[in-house]
Amino acid sequence: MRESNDPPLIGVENIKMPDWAAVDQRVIAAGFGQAVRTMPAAVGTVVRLAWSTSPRLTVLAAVVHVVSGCVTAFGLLATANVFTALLQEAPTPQRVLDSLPAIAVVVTSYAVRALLDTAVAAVEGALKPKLTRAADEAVTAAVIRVELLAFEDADFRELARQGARYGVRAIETSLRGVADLVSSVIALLAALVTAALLNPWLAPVLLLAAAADAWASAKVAKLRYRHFLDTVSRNMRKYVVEEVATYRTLALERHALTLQEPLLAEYSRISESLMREESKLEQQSNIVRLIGRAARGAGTAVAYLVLGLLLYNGSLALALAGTAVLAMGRASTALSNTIKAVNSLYEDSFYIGYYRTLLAESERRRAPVSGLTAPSHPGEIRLDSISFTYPGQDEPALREVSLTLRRGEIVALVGENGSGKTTLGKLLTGLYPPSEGAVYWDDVNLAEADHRTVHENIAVIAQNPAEWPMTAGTNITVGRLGREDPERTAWTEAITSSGADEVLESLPLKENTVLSKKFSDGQDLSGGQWQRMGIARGIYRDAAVLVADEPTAALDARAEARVFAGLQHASTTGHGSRITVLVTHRLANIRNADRILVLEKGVLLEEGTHDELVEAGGLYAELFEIQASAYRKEP
Ligand SMILES: Nc1ncnc2c1ncn2[C@@H]1O[C@H](COP(=O)(O)OP(=O)(O)OP(=O)(O)O)[C@@H](O)[C@H]1O
Repeated sequence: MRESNDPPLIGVENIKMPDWAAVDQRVIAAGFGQAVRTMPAAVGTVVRLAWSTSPRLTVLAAVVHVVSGCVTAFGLLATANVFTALLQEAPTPQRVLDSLPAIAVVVTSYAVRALLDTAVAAVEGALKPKLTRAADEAVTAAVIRVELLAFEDADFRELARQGARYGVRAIETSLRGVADLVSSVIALLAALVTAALLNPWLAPVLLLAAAADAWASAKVAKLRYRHFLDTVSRNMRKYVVEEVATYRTLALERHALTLQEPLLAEYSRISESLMREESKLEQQSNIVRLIGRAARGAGTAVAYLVLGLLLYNGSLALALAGTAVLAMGRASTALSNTIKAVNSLYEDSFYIGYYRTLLAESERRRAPVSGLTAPSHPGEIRLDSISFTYPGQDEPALREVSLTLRRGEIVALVGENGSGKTTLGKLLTGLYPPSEGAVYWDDVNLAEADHRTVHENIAVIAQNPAEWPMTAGTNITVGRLGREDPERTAWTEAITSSGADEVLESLPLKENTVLSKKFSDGQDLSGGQWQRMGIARGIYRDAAVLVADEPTAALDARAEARVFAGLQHASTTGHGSRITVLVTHRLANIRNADRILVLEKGVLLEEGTHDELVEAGGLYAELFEIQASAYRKEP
């Protein structure tokens, strides 16, 4: 049984604040003045984006908002006339009759306002999806086109995550933010102008009363926000516990390790600490609210005092006092709405900033288009003293490797874990550029060729093949879109030599079965079955350069033998003879390879046929002997 002072199961007690939350912290730290100063840039970005998607709707949105605000102001001024008519010195029926035209104007202004509100909603409803789609598409297009190496850079990945997800959402919400800002500022101006028209002294007094109220609501909002950030790491841990307690992928070990109760206890512990924070926040908010109310009370008292003085000394007619009170209420609401809109736009502006940086950074990392085409069927691949260091790493994964691969050859890459085999495969296929040295396909330096023309001619059977959430058939054919196979000869060849035929046969809808548990009728495969699908995909692609990275690690012995025979056959059929590179730890499978390259710590250590390398008595001979001796009879 776990004790209460045992270390937590999920991470350490004080998890580091996630980087994305740093933005929110800056929002909190900023004063209102700073937020106001960033407004033009934030509003400018949203308006420009909206304009680029639909200039017509953008203009329409601006017009309906401004007109709607003006109609409100007009209605408020008309109210003054109603009071004037009602409070004049005349018999009551006469006063009522006299007030009717002004009442009609007020009612009409309300009706027009209602219509304009509907127009605002309609225009916004039409503009928002367009804006979201444009923003979404721009960012997806930008990220999907960057070169592969960018995804090795943690900073870029973080930028892509924040910019794509939060950036697009911020653009969406800031459209509302701009709209709210426009209407609340117009409403505020309307109330102030009305008050100033009644008496110049009323405007500043009215601002004073409204400001106290707005201060209190802004303060409570900030308090809530700070609380949210303070609890963010705990909330994250709660989500993680929720995930590990319910996710299918962990279900087996969860049960086998009898982790249900400890996980539940962890969940309760985190929930309780969150609950305590929640109560503390409520108490703090109540105090701030109380102070806010007192300030508002004081502000309102001053406002009424000034109003009373103005009435007392005859500077303001009694008939206009009602309108003044109404304007006071309106100004208060408008000011607190303005503050809310400014704060929300300020927060959005950070994420929109990320979005813009992501677009610029993706453009910078886009594979250059030089117009130079790589040979579609290279006779040889030459690596000229290449070194490669992963972004952010100190030690190179490959050091000054030079070698030549020739068409028709099957070359095996051998070496211990981490020796650089997979990395070498990525470089000779042009997926990653070398940090030093050059890779040539015939006489074309891949650094100068259009990446697309290189990648069109490679097939990579990955160590952990992608599990495409598509049908079983498409999982194989997706590697060869747009290239016909009318007789299905390539298909038959690919599924038989990989063993995928048996997988397809076992599925309820054969090749039409959807392979993803995300869909209700979807099916999942075993590790070995997925691997067979990956091999079939690689062979079906029928490319001039094939790299198979531990293709049979999860296969049974019979399937493995079949795959190696298949790969050998595929190296001289289909597209014609190709360059085949095999990465494997099972040395018995590569005895027949034309050449074996042995890597150690990123250096090409040995090179030759199986017999030559065994004869040489180096690392390969040692590794082979370890594996072979396991099958020999003990003397
Ligand atoms: N994405 C990466 N980012 C940083 N370093 C990496 C990355 N991938 C591999 N490395 C490092 O580069 C070196 C070579 O890795 P590589 O995957 O090429 O080895 P390998 O020979 O294929 O290993 P294995 O037999 O385990 O598959 C290792 O030191 C590894 O830690």
